[in-house]
Amino acid sequence: MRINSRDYTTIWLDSDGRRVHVIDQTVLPHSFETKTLANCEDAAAAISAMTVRGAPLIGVTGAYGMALAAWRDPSDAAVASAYAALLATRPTAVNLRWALDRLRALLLAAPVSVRADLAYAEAAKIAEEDIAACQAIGRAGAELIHKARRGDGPINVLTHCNAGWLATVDWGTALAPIYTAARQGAPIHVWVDETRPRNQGASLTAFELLGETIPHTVVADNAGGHLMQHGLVDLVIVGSDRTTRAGDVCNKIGTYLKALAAHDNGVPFYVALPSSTVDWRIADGVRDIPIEERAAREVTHISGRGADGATFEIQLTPDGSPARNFSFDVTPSRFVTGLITERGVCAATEEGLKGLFPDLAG
Ligand SMILES: CSC[C@@H](O)[C@@H](O)C(=O)COP(=O)(O)O
Repeated sequence: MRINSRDYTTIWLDSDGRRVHVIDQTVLPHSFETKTLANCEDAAAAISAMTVRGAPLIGVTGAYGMALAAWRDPSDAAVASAYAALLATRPTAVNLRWALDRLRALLLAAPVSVRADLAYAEAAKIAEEDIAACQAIGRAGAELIHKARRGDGPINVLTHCNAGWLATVDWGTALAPIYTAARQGAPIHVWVDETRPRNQGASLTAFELLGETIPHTVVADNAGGHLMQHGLVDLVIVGSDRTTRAGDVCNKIGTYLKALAAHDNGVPFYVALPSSTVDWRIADGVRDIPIEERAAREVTHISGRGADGATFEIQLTPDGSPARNFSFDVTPSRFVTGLITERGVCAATEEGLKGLFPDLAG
């Protein structure tokens, strides 16, 4: 998508065909910087530190991490070591395991001499598939937005965290329908949850929507229920880090609370996701999806830009007050109106997902 009138994707290959460049999302929105990944360790560090984040982008970065590893050492042992190091970076987004499994199977079945080229080609294929899937999600979801129109006023969509193009290779998942419908002429306004503690909404979704000139308003996470009670939300669209075959949806912490408020107020609650985010192995998301717990400092401290333009961190909590930082939660399928996928919209049920993906459901 566009930054300062220039088209970007979040990750791209250097002209040398080996090193990988990514947008450093830890310094957005106040600074635009890129980072170069020159080896598997760089890719793992970029995922762990959230230089890159968002389930599909984590998967693509993991795939390129396997390619960077094979470039240096294509042996079976090195492939296994890279797989383990990358898988250990973040536990919740299933796209990471999905991509690593795909690369590992391909590489171990190939002669060592061709593994590096094969890995880079497969990582590029996964990236292209992600772009196409997100564009298809945009088309399918745009129809829902058009249908939500009531009179001449704006269609108010609430979204949580950042499930835009910065969370994928391009277009995004939850924001793809917004970009697509807006380009089709729909009058959209987006309520942007700030999304504590990492503030992906306030820093990344707002940045994206500004870049695409989509009207939006940043609100505290706790405002969503109030907005819905007062008829100010026509539908909710969020992303997912892992959706079970039964339609339970794991997404950024706070998503579950938005779903409860939407359910209580009769507001449609949609989840946009590519099939690479479905974990066909499990049904019960609350029981079986691993929830990442990150450093408490992300809760006790916050960073921002000062009046002098410099970015700095401040402490919010008193010295000595403990904190815990749960990064995701699970919304049971009963609170999900529908899943917006690259093959269309389905119910958040095993039957719904099997109907769209009989080839993947097993
Ligand atoms: C298309 S991205 C969907 C999800 O990955 C997104 O909503 C989310 O939870 C991102 O969490 P993050 O911790 O920033 O990786």
